[in-house]
Amino acid sequence: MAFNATIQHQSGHTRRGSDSPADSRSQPSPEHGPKVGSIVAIDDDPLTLRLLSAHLSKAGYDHKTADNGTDGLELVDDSTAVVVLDLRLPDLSGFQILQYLKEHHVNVQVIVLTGSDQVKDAVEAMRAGAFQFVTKPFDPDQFLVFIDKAFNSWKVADENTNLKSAHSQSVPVREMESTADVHVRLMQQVDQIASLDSTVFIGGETGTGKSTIARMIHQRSKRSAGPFVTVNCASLPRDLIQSELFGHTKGSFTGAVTDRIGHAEVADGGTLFLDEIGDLPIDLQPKLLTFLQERTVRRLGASESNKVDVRLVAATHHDLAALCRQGLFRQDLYFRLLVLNLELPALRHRTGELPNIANSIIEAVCERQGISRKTISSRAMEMLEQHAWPGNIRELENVLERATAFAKSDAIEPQDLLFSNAVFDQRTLTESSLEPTPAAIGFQLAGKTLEEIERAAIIETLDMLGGNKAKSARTLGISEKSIYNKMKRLKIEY
Ligand SMILES: Nc1ncnc2c1ncn2[C@@H]1O[C@H](COP(=O)(O)OP(=O)(O)OP(=O)(O)O)[C@@H](O)[C@H]1O
Repeated sequence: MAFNATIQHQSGHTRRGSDSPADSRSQPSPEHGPKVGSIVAIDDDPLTLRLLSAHLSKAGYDHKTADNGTDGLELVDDSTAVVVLDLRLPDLSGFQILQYLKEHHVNVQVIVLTGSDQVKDAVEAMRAGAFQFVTKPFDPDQFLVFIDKAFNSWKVADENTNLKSAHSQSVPVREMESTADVHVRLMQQVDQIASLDSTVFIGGETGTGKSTIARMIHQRSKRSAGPFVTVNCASLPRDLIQSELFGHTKGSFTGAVTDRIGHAEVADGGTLFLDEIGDLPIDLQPKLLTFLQERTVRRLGASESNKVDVRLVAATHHDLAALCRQGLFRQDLYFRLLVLNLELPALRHRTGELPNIANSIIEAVCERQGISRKTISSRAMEMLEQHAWPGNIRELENVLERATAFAKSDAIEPQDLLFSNAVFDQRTLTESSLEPTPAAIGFQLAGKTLEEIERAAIIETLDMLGGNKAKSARTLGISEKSIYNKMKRLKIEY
């Protein structure tokens, strides 16, 4: 891979790639005023770069250019809104760059500008997440329209990300109101754990509130002003976990095109929450153990370690002791994690508490949706109490959110409750802990109107297929147009 290629700037001068990107920025023209967010154009054709540069400057866009992929990627940072990308470059392929951008700069919009008019390239680029595919020679006016649209798209995505991160830092967890012994005891334990600074392990079935409790512990601890960083060990690609957790240096592996700080360092001064720790691959477990023992981080490819001040909270729905017995989890790590242990009860075991929890959820949902407070009829509450809740509080929230939205009167009635056959991990349930009840066997057909059954079938299919309408329509044996019509008619918002 050519790392010493040159960067060309809008002025037409050619320089080595190590110059500060800031001094390569064009001045926005007063005619259009400055725009927040910048553009990086990557193309090995000097004429195209000059043309692009001239049009972007005229339209007031802050931009930088590079004549190869490696240097181009170095120019991309948090302020980059749009990347204009050639597919054929001397060092990396445009598709490699596109994939890298989609993984590491998710909000950046990529406009592919290429000499290739191959349909398969266009299809592949759009599939890989390109915003637009444009062939050369390009029409400047139309091109600027695409840039404008891509910019708007980035702005929306960026605002959402900022909102999410601000939210995750500052908005306190809205606690359920419950005076039941089990809840009061749990909150006392949370307070006690929060006052200490040791590693915490939270166990419990899926949806019992492990992530929520982890956040509460952080918010009630002396670290509350610091970051709360979540890493989901089950959803990270296996070969990226180490670099995501501990960071890497440029060139330490294929695709490591820049230095990157890991989540453990981001959490410095705060709490690192390792969710689904039971899914951490066994070969990475010694690295976590070393981190827990030494509280230092060595980025992949680095020769030195950095000290970090982090409190670790870990959680999993797996039985960690059983994983140890099966040789899937290291016992030494297990004991390091279980300094303070909190086991969250399944909803079906929170006897007598369900009405309180349900009412608290309904209140929160109505408040969030800005609608007047709904109640729940005693028959509907009875149905809730009969259900086995394999998906626990999360499943209860889903059922009540849907019921609140579709209840025809001020009170939620049995017909408003739709128990989907929640997708949950069977491993978390033992035979004896889940007694089948009539309501637990999914949606009851008898006694329902055809319209209710149709509605349930559509919602459950959408649930099952992650909301994909085309796939759901095919599964239901109807056209895509019909599913939209039916969703409209049956007031299904998905
Ligand atoms: N004590 C609580 N106060 C308020 N809401 C709660 C509480 N416990 C759980 N919830 C709600 O229940 C839902 C599930 O909680 P959470 O995501 O924390 O569960 P989890 O055990 O981490 O799930 P998973 O194992 O699937 O990651 C969330 O939407 C959360 O709002």
